[in-house]
Amino acid sequence: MSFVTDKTSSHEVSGASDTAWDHAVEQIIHAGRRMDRRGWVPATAGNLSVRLADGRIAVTRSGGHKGFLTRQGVIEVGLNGASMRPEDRPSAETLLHCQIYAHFPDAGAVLHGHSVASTVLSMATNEPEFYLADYEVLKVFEGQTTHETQLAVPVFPNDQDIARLSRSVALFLDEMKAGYIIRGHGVYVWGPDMATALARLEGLEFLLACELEQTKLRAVTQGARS
Ligand SMILES: CSC[C@@H](O)[C@@H](O)C(=O)COP(=O)(O)O
Ligand SMILES: [Zn+2]
Repeated sequence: MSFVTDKTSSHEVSGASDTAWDHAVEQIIHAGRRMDRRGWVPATAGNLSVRLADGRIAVTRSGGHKGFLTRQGVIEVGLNGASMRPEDRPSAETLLHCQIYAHFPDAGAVLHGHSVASTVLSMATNEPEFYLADYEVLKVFEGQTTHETQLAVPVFPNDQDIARLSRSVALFLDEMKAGYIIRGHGVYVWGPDMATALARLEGLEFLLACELEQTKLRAVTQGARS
């Protein structure tokens, strides 16, 4: 398996200059590197997308390493998740990106990563939600003005049938303030633009890492008492 794709992009074939597309691709490449540095896209995990002002959707090609993306690693899909060129294989989870764009007219970027914290914590519980309370960083999420609050992050069972998974997610999209978790898999976060989506992803991952540390601390404390 090669981590770096050598495919040609449709935007290169046309030869026409497309500044908006180039900017979207740059943002995705930059965000992929950042997620890789944080350890959130191991191996070929994760996918990233941007919706341009003209409605086009740029998403990562399936199977490459998201920390080593090139221009050719980003391709265009329609709102139905289908690639504009039959030979281009978009992310296997493109439908999850497109459902966010379809549901939230102001969504401009979607990020998906596989962190250790989201994977381990979601596998340690069968609850359908994960609660984050009293953290200052909660204010990174839309509408949050104080640490004196509690945010529910839905946890969905993992499913290789992405259309079926998207139907489960659809029922809860309106209530989501901080994105969602797929059990044993990872997180989905979005925002009006890439900078906001990245900030929300970093906020959620920070909080999940705190929760993981607290779980370990409780285990050590309980072990010392018994
Ligand atoms: C390392 S396998 C991960 C995949 O199954 C999937 O969950 C994922 O996040 C990446 O899939 P991709 O099709 O490259 O977007
Ligand atoms: Zn994934």
